[in-house]
Amino acid sequence: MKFPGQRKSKHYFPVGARDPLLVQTKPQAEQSASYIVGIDQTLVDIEAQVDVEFLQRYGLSKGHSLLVTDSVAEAIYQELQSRRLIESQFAGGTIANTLHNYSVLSDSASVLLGVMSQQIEVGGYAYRYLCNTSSKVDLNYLQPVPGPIGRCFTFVTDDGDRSFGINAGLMNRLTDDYVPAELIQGASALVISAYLVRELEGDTIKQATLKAVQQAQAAKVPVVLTLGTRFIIDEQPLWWREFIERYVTVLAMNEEEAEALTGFKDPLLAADKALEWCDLVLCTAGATGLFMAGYTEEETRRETSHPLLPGAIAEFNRYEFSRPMTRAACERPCRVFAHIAPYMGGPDFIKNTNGAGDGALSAILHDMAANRYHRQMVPNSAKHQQACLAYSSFSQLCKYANRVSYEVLKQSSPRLSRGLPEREDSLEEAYWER
Ligand SMILES: Nc1ncnc2c1ncn2[C@@H]1O[C@H](COP(=O)(O)OP(=O)(O)O)[C@@H](O)[C@H]1O
Ligand SMILES: Nc1nc2c(ncn2[C@@H]2O[C@H](COP(=O)(O)O)[C@@H](O)[C@H]2O)c(=O)[nH]1
Repeated sequence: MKFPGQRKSKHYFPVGARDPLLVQTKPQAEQSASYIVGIDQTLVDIEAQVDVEFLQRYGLSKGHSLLVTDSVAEAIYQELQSRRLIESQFAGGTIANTLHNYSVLSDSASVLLGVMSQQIEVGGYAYRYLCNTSSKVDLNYLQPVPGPIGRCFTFVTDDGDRSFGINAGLMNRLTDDYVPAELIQGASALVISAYLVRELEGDTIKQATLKAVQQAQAAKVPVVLTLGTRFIIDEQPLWWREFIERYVTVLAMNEEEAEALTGFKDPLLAADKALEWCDLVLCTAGATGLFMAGYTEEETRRETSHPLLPGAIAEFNRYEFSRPMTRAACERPCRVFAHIAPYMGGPDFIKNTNGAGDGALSAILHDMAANRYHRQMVPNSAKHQQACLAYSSFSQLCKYANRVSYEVLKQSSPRLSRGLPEREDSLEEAYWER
């Protein structure tokens, strides 16, 4: 497990197996100490640069993810091929991207639950999927299916925005007998997306996901939900609120999805509202950066030394140096908010924003898993006198998530090909300091 983000002093964090103190206390192998599990629709992103007229012609919606039928998918594919518009075909899926990035960043294991074509051809979609996934993502639990995985037409328009057309194949056929209870129960977190409820007739992934969520809840494993696209939330916002209230610990969304869920356009107010239903919120807001909101213990909350920020909640970042806790773990829960503007104002050139939000979530997951790892390695550390959800403060979580989004934008791929640099050349080290 790598240290989450960067700090000047890596206090307490066990980074080397040779540390003599750690060797004495190390209770179990790293692999079993911390891994995360995610459920996803296995699909390949077929990326192409198109104009808005193209999206309209195929009934797609700019910035969103919609399903397309087999016949529309074929027509799209033919047009893309004949006009030589396909730029890449690469493993995708919002949760699988998040797991991949988590594993790249943390150098630790994650486990993907989903389906995989039982017959694989070299160069085919399933083959590409397997080739483009980090070797630290355990694919041994995938359920074999007698047909294709999904295709995600990823349309990038001139402004760099991405829109998706999903052709499902058999990606929604995961059944609950491929959701092993003991795997979920031992995880640092279970990660799911709202996309998993978007089923067609005969699909089973929603049921399988519900089973996993219930198992996680029973074992007190945090359930992390990312909202995916606003249309799914728009269809039944009340259902989602109830679902989140019942099962979800950490909620990740962008500002549009946040508005669909809460009715608030302002990301800060939306995050505040969402805290009625869950414990920790990540709300990304494109060029405005990202917000986090959550709970901490009033008695031990820590004041920021950064300037206090104006916003819909005055001086909202006052306690951003506190670490997040579940509301239930606090005797006197206090709400905490934090915000960060894009790292260095964003890359000079953004080819496309595909996966920037997933990148931010993978950083939060890394920090959460690192907390559990550290608790298992150094159980009597002062860090664990309180049951915190993450290793770092809200402020540090924002920095790390933001830095990873920047890296996704810079690498122009939702899946990182490498982690963050050990040393930042271009930016003052102050970015990582408290
Ligand atoms: N145009 C942009 N300029 C600078 N940073 C950006 C831009 N778009 C996204 N980002 C960075 O990526 C993060 C996630 O972006 P966002 O577009 O909100 O996610 P999503 O892909 O879920 O819609 C932002 O919090 C920000 O750090
Ligand atoms: N599992 C699903 N993943 C989907 C779907 N539609 C799009 N996507 C994936 O999202 C990422 C980009 O995420 P973002 O951070 O830019 O929102 C991309 O790689 C797609 O594969 C879907 O219906 N199901």
